[in-house]
Amino acid sequence: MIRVNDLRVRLDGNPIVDGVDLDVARGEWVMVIGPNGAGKSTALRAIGGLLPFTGTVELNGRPVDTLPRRERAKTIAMVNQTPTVPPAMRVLDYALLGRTPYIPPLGRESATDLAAVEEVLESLDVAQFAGRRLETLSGGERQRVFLARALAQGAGILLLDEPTSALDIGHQQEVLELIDRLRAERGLTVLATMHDLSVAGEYADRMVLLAGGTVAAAGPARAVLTEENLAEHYRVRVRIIEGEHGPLVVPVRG
Ligand SMILES: Nc1ncnc2c1ncn2[C@@H]1O[C@H](COP(=O)(O)OP(=O)(O)OP(=O)(O)O)[C@@H](O)[C@H]1O
Repeated sequence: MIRVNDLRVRLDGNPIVDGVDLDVARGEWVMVIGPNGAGKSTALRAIGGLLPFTGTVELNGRPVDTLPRRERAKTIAMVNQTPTVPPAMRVLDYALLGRTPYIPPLGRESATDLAAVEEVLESLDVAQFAGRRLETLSGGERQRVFLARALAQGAGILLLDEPTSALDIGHQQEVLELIDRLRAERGLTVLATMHDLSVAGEYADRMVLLAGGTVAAAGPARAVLTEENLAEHYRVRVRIIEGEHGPLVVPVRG
């Protein structure tokens, strides 16, 4: 579903993503990890067609930069770290923006669009905020609404940049389980960045460790989350404990 070859992005003349190869199969969940500034968000934005790049990015066999806007929105949904929100917008209207590619020009949303949005708001535990202005929500409530808009889009590919960074542990698990269920039920393909390495490892089919704009390690969580890799690229001492669904990363003091 996602095929990335020799992806390179320069920002202000600096090479930020510097030759990344990456494949994600239909229904697969790949987690991109790496230290601050490694180029994770930049790579994700390029893959979503939001930044100029060199190399190739194919979504479902078609180059992302040749997909017309509407079609791209039906193929791929993205949640950035800090989405821009139109001022004074209410939660329901914001989530309905996800249905834009299905609404004819000058048309209105249909009952199907409304039902799709209501279902997603419900599943993310934010239906009770439908009439509230987005800026009155807490950080975690807002983050779930951002995700609702992306899920309402009904795209087969989901790009998520730290989707649970503001969530309490209960909502974090709820959201990740929901995405995992959609992946199993609808064959959703997921590419996400995440700083919580243990959680990332639990949900990932495969992981990609980015460092300095290049792939430093890739493969199953056990191969990527090693004491050596984390010492080299995060400059941290950790102990790896075998968990039920993957390795658990425990930082060690001094
Ligand atoms: N417009 C820009 N001009 C120059 N450098 C930029 C620009 N935007 C981002 N960068 C730099 O590119 C690098 C990669 O940024 P990016 O946001 O992709 O990192 P990241 O891996 O997502 O980091 P984090 O974990 O902190 O979110 C950073 O060093 C950042 O300062």
